[in-house]
Amino acid sequence: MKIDAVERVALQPVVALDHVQVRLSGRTILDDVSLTINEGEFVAILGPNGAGKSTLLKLLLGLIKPSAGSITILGQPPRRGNSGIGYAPQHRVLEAELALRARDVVGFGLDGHRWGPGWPSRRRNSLIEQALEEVGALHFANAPVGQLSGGEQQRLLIAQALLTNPRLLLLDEPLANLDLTREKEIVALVDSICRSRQVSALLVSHDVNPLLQSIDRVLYLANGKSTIGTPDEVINSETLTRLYNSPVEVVHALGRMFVVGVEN
Ligand SMILES: Nc1ncnc2c1ncn2[C@@H]1O[C@H](COP(=O)(O)OP(=O)(O)OP(=O)(O)O)[C@@H](O)[C@H]1O
Repeated sequence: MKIDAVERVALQPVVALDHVQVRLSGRTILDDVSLTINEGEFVAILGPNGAGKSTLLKLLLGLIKPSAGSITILGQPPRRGNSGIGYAPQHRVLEAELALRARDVVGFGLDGHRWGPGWPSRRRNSLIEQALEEVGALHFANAPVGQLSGGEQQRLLIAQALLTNPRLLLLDEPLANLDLTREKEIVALVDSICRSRQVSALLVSHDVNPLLQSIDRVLYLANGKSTIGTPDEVINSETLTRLYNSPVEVVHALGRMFVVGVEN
């Protein structure tokens, strides 16, 4: 959801990273990353393979610790099982013979929180029903998940992430393996969730183009470094050449942006 600059200043950050460094197995993956994400913001996380996009999500989920710097999420340090965060992990297409129903998969979003398994309750069922409706999945709620399309399975993962009424959504490559129409549908869904719930979303993607009409800002990671701003501020030849520390050309064609000169 687009928020104007004046509103943004007045809002409390949902995420704040201050000079964060991550080292794994002796390698620096993220180096001196500072940023804030505001309430209701829709931000794309871009960067080449291995740039640290998933690592950043793991930091926010409290699964790994920074080697330097500090992180605040919703006013607190990161911690595992934070119900203020809804997480949709990178997902592979499920096996066709998987017998679980779509609504059962969504219900996993409550496991580990207050309404874990073994708590079959009206409240639990109604939360699942609401989430299915919000992502447009009610009509396939009883279908075996393995028989659903990639886009339908992605809707279920988003529904699962919404169950605890989070303030922050972390979506790891929800557009992977989707055709252009399905990409647009998922982006429109996330945009509408940000708007209607005032929830912030960080969405990892390899391509900014399906997101251009909806995102507020882009966080671009490369070489352990980061830069954040509007798509035009970040995805231009000068900024990306500085970030990659090697020549990069951004080409505009047919209303799309293409980054040339690096592996993306
Ligand atoms: N536990 C670990 N120990 C050592 N290195 C790791 C560990 N986890 C990740 N890495 C390395 O950190 C780097 C960043 O990985 P990450 O998965 O965050 O990248 P990414 O930007 O999400 O990549 P992709 O687009 O390919 O999914 C990679 O080089 C990866 O090999």
